[in-house]
Amino acid sequence: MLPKVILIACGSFSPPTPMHFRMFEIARDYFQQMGTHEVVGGIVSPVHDSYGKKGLVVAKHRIAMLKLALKSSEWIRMSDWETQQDGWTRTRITLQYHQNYINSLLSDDSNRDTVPSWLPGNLKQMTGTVQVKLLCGADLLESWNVPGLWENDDIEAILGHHGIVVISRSGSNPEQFIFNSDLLSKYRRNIEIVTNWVPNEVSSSMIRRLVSRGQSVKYLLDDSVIEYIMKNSLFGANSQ
Ligand SMILES: Nc1ncnc2c1ncn2[C@@H]1O[C@H](COP(=O)(O)OP(=O)(O)OP(=O)(O)O)[C@@H](O)[C@H]1O
Ligand SMILES: NC(=O)c1ccc[n+]([C@@H]2O[C@H](COP(=O)(O)O)[C@@H](O)[C@H]2O)c1
Repeated sequence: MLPKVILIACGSFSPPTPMHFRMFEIARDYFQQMGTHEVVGGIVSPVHDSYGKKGLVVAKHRIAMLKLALKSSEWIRMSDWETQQDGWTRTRITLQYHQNYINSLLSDDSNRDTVPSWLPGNLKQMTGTVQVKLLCGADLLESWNVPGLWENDDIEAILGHHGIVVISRSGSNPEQFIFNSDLLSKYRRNIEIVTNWVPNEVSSSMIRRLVSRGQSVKYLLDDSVIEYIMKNSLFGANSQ
């Protein structure tokens, strides 16, 4: 039996773009081809409001947009756990929390009936344990050497206890980035670099820019997400 993996993408999702979900499909296909792991679920974890990044709309709206965008996915769920904490949660803690929660449920048959909505639907039939891996674009990996942003202890814990799946992004060179870091090279076996052969550079910031200028974002975002943005006048949209 292959080791079971749940992929978690942590981010702002302000707003969620199709690429945020496409990453999951690319990663699942990769593991299927490699035959090394079975991907049993995917989770997106929007960041807490106090993260305070430019362009971050309140969690209520980000959660609503994620729910709309994820309606068509059978296996990617949204966890609002981070948004419900008292403040911002480091990614290491988010991975740990979700992994511990899932594995404690799997170890006890009696408490599987009231599971949170972010858990994979097939959990009830599952046995054994799962490993939660961080799924991200290459830009997030490269943010690991921004001074003061990530603690080395956290990077070591993420790589040592979980592992990371990095989707290529144009302008990034994750192989080189890993080679340049002693810490990342030490954990090279826990880093999967997946080439996205159909790159798409739609980003939340580009969407925000277009919306704030009153320009169209049709075909870049799910129609239901566009409708939500316009209805709630998010990102400087004029709802008239
Ligand atoms: N076009 C893309 N290709 C690959 N990965 C992506 C892409 N867009 C976002 N991601 C990844 O999605 C995750 C969540 O990112 P985030 O919410 O910060 O999105 P973003 O679109 O990069 O945001 P912003 O433009 O506001 O910085 C990150 O791991 C990021 O690398
Ligand atoms: N030290 C950390 O754990 C750390 C630092 C910076 C960003 N992050 C996370 O990275 C994700 C993406 O952040 P950005 O949207 O700023 O790229 C967010 O979920 C955020 O919480 C974690």
